[in-house]
Amino acid sequence: MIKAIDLIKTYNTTTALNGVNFEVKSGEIFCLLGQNGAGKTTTINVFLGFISPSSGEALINNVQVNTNDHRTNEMLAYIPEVVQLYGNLSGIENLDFFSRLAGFRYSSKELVSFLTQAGLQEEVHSNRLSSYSKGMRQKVGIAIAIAKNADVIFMDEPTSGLDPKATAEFTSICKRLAANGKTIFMATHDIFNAVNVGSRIGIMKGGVLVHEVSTANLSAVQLQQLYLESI
Ligand SMILES: Nc1ncnc2c1ncn2[C@@H]1O[C@H](COP(=O)(O)OP(=O)(O)OP(=O)(O)O)[C@@H](O)[C@H]1O
Repeated sequence: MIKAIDLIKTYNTTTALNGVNFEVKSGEIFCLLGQNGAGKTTTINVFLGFISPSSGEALINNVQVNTNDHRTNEMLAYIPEVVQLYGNLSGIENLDFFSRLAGFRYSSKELVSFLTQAGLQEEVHSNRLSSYSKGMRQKVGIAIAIAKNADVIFMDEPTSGLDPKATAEFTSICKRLAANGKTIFMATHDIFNAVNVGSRIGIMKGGVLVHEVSTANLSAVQLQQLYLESI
């Protein structure tokens, strides 16, 4: 579970976050929409502990995120737009490496299982990362999150640049993770995918969450209209 309480972040004359409040429960996928500069990445960066808010609180499983205390880092995983992995290592070697960094040692069988759960076909597990498509890299990122046993997964523009099939696969993997109790928080510009994958949508403008809607009975056209009216 994650919670933002009156988050404010200012940089000199710029107010990146201007009193952001939300709560995302276990099993939910929250998609955050908003124009460039709306404050989506800043919100994620506060939860990742990369930056401190000027005021307010970010909570993960009721523990306050603090840039000097890494307790909340153990509860989360982060999947950026381009997952940074070692190109000269294979998918399974990357997973093993990043799992060890997080303090976990897994057998080959377990590593294969995590990659398979993330949707990566077994025949490519031993191929070098440099030969992987963007969608395959995302899957290794998800496998790392699964191996880390993260309760909460933050994603920034995860489907940007993915083809429709890779996006559909990514969506079904996210839904499976949420069904297993993970909390997913995703910043995206993809309205169609947000409706498809999200259980709730937030629309941000000028550092404020101006709308929050459930995706139950919401079409992409309705969301697009709401988005255009909001920004
Ligand atoms: N380190 C920084 N110093 C100064 N201003 C910053 C800094 N980081 C972000 N900002 C400003 O804060 C505001 C919010 O930026 P943020 O990156 O969170 O937006 P975003 O919604 O993620 O945009 P995008 O969709 O382009 O990624 C912008 O006006 C941005 O210029």
